[in-house]
Amino acid sequence: MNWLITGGAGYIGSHIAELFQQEGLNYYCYDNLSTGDPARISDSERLIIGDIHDEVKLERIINKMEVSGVIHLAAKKSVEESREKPILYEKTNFEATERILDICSRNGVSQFIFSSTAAVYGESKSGFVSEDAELHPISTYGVTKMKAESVLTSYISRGLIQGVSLRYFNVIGQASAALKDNSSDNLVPRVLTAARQHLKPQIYGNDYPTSDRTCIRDYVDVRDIARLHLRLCRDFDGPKLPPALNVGTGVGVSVLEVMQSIYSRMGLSLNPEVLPRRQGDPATLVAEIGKLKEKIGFVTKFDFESSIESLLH
Ligand SMILES: O=c1ccn([C@@H]2O[C@H](COP(=O)(O)OP(=O)(O)O[C@H]3O[C@H](CO)[C@H](O)[C@H](O)[C@H]3O)[C@@H](O)[C@H]2O)c(=O)[nH]1
Repeated sequence: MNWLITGGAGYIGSHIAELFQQEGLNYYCYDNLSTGDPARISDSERLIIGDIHDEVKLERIINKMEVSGVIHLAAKKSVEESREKPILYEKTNFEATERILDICSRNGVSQFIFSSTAAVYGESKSGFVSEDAELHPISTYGVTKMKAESVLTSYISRGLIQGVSLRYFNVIGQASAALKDNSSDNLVPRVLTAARQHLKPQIYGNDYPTSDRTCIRDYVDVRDIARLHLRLCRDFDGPKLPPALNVGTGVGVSVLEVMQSIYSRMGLSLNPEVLPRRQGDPATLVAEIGKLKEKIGFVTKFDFESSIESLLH
């Protein structure tokens, strides 16, 4: 069975590709290298440079490589940028996914794993969300992912494909420095950069209704994300899969705690700058992980501190 990983040269995609390489699964990475890095792919013959908007090329590759499963990761992922560039997010995250599903269903792809996000939930009462919670995304990013999920669910319910939407919470950690997250979109890489450059890390709002007044998130290790994909792809059991699954640890960590962990491990004193709230940020977003355990038998191996530790080698 051949898997195509869109966004395979990205931070998450390359961790999946590297684990597939080690475990002997057949895969190809399809990436336009806009943010992906070819150096992350150890077997360069497995990298195909192409854009998810290029339907003709994508269809040709799916047929040529006899792809029967797609892991669709290629996307735009910044809450902040999605507010400034809503059309780009709509086209990349929603419209392209819709077209890829059409191509897949017409060309013998039977299995589809979609990278969705906890941002589909938006603000919830307790901050702990299960897959059955209503979806009220409060960012354009979350809206575009929710719409893409719903197209996949409709393909699944019409029997056109088997698949699942994986709602990642906040992905951190690394298997090696070669696979590190190069983006400057998210909290952990931003705090690491600030610490290394002896700058003040920035807190977006310290007036949230949480224990230390900063936002709480569920930080899940990218190595666990890769293990989950390996499990799903080795033993793909479409009928057993729910339409969506939370991929988190079930443990909440605040923005301030993230900063304290990084600064204390680096032997630096923390003196953050407090900025106003960023639009589109729920106060607390932590995964209920019962379904992941019950349906897939999957438990995460890496806790928050070991993920942070992996970033400092
Ligand atoms: O310099 C920074 C950067 C972020 N934050 C805060 O840190 C928290 C986490 O922000 P991130 O941008 O790292 O992550 P998000 O929770 O906004 O979103 C991330 O997690 C989502 C799931 O929850 C998706 O996976 C998404 O792709 C990914 O960007 C937020 O409260 C944000 O306001 C800061 O205080 N300072």
